[in-house]
Amino acid sequence: MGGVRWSLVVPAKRLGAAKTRLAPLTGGGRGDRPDLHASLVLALLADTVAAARACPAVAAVVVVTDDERAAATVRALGARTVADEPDRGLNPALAHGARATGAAAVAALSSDLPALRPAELAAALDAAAAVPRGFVADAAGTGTTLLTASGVPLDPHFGSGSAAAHTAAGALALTGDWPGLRRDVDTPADLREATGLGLGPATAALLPRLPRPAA
Ligand SMILES: Nc1nc2c(ncn2[C@@H]2O[C@H](COP(=O)(O)OP(=O)(O)OP(=O)(O)O)[C@@H](O)[C@H]2O)c(=O)[nH]1
Ligand SMILES: C=C(OP(=O)(O)O)C(=O)O
Repeated sequence: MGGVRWSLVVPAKRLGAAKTRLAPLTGGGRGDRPDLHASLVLALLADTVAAARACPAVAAVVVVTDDERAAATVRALGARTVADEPDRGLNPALAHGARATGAAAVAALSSDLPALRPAELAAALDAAAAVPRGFVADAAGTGTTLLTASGVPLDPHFGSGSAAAHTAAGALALTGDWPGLRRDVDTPADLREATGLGLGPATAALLPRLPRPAA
């Protein structure tokens, strides 16, 4: 199945509004360090996009965002950006981004994977090429970090319990030894685990600036 090249869609709502469960690390949720909170959310996104861009199976990365700082950062990493439309939440935004790629092989990737390795993503996409629809569950097994569609519409069902929702929608669970791909960072404990796997450079550089270090 090697040889298929994928267009990846990465969602990013406004940095200040995202990742509220990480607020204990930065104070961002209480408003005292909103700059640092946005920087942490942006670092997670930047490391995710950089790893995706470095993956040989990835032809293009499209970030769906209205956040100008996020857009500038991911463009500098070689991603395209599209507007956060139709302004009806995560799944419509992903469907919009997938259509904007114009690609037959398209995948949605979580924006919070700072320990993602290009080789893991390549292996998961290689497995995905064998099925019309596939997904990789997050480390907890209940969420989704990668949803793939080959020759069919993306049909995203991200949100609480999305692994079950994607199975119900006909996607095949893809399994492999992909710890960085599965380690999404929603909580301080998740960031500690990602640190153990090895963070990308943007998140690693930010850790020492956190008032309440995760690691
Ligand atoms: N472009 C876009 N991205 C979204 C939208 N809603 C959520 N996202 C992104 O999808 C991912 C998951 O978002 P959510 O589950 O809403 O929450 P979160 O920001 O991860 O974190 P919490 O606030 O801690 O629940 C994050 O990367 C968000 O930036 C949306 O309407 N548009
Ligand atoms: C949206 C999801 O994840 P999270 O809210 O954990 O980022 C998901 O797993 O479908």
